[in-house]
Amino acid sequence: MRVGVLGVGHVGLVTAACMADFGHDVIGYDDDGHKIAALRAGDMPFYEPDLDRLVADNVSTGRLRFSGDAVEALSDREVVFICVGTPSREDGSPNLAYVQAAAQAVAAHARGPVVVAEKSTVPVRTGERIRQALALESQARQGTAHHEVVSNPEFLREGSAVEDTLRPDRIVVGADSTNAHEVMRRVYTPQLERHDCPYVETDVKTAELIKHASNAFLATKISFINAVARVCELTGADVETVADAMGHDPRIGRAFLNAGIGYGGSCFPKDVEAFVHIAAELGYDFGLLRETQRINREAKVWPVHQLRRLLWNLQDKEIAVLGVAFKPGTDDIRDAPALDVIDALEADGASVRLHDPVALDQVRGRFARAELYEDAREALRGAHAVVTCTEWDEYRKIEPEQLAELLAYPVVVDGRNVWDPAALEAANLRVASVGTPFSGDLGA
Ligand SMILES: NC(=O)c1ccc[n+]([C@@H]2O[C@H](COP(=O)([O-])OP(=O)(O)OC[C@H]3O[C@@H](n4cnc5c(N)ncnc54)[C@H](O)[C@@H]3O)[C@@H](O)[C@H]2O)c1
Ligand SMILES: O=c1ccn([C@@H]2O[C@H](COP(=O)(O)OP(=O)(O)O[C@H]3O[C@H](CO)[C@@H](O)[C@H](O)[C@H]3O)[C@@H](O)[C@H]2O)c(=O)[nH]1
Repeated sequence: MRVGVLGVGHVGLVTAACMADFGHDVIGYDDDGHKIAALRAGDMPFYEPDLDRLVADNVSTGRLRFSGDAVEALSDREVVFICVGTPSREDGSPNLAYVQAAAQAVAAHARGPVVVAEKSTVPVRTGERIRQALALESQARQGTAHHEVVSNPEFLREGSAVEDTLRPDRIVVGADSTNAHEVMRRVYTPQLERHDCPYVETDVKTAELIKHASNAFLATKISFINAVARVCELTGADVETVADAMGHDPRIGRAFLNAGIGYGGSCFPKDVEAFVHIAAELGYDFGLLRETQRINREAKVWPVHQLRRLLWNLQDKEIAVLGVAFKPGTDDIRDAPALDVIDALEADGASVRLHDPVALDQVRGRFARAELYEDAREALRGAHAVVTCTEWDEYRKIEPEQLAELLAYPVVVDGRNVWDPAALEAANLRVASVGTPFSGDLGA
């Protein structure tokens, strides 16, 4: 099938490469000329495991092309996936102007019948707006092409985006006509032949809601365990054992019960906020999600409270921060909890020594004083304390004895529970791990 992908960012580029891999003829279009030029030159605009190989393989077969020319990219496509950003506005509502612009571009350039699939995460009833935008633009241009709108939410995670897209847990397609469902079935048949998974067919609004409900539920699961972590710290219980034992119950499951310094990234913070917002607009106060957000804000200030407890004033203290990406496996720093931690440390007058294995380029020049280190051990050497903000595997390889040797003061604030607190204490370190009893002075 002839597939167009409008917006080749984290979702669009993976979608385009995977659709081509399933045998479709795919054009990825973006209005960011630099991105298109880079992709045509074989460069990846961001780090995502296995994506470079998948793109290169499919470009070499001719099934995948990139274009900055909307006419070339959109005129003859049977399906166009809208994969543009839907960032938060100041008031928390999602900015859907890029989605509208994308719909207008399709209406302006499509010469034949086209199914417009919203893959961007959007609030319920956005499909109706897309339909309206298509109709207005089409009428203004006296276009005759027939458009249908479907919702096809994306559930990939950064860091495992290729794997998640090639072998998803489920595919959700919301459409309001039999024809649109049939077209989407044809799109996904090659994929389902390779990897069978539940294929949920529903109406557009239900599909839109499935996405917001899924992200909000996962974010709530994280906030739940972070709240349990606070109680563990107050009682001397151990949150990881609590989570493991809870997770044995298949009704609960162990996934997304890792306590830490909160959820970040380009999705959960924005999507929870958008869901609260759309619910309120529709007349429902989603208080549960507002509490999820409050607990997440509290989780992000936890490291700085622990440093103040263990070091007293942070003015002129050298703090090694390990990890700035919002999670391991990506160089994405959008809404990363580490950014809040570093901003708070700098506001307290501390000097930050920052390491991340892949994301340092994303933060160059962003902070007032933070020094960037390519080598984690160099960041640790002579620091008054270390805070872990991303649980990169390489940090686990740093032995507690080596930590004790490198640090000027023996203070560890383990925001992602990278190390075993007992092993840290055995190396005479003073430790704050999330959801375990605190060691050090002024402990409780
Ligand atoms: N990042 C994820 O892990 C993820 C997962 C699932 C869903 N989503 C959702 O998918 C959407 C896209 O997210 P992303 O992370 O890929 O964003 P992104 O910022 O990485 O990519 C968006 C791309 O769209 C392009 N674009 C914007 N307006 C355009 C226009 N009018 N014409 C052509 N190109 C245009 C931008 O230049 C950019 O390259 C968001 O709604 C997000 O919530 C993201
Ligand atoms: O037990 C956990 C699991 C995750 N996190 C944090 O939660 C955030 C999000 O992690 P993750 O969900 O793995 O990353 P994303 O790539 O943002 O993926 C989420 O957001 C995407 C965009 O909507 C969805 O497609 C995915 O299904 C959904 O998992 C990160 O900051 C993690 O550190 C925790 O704190 N504890």
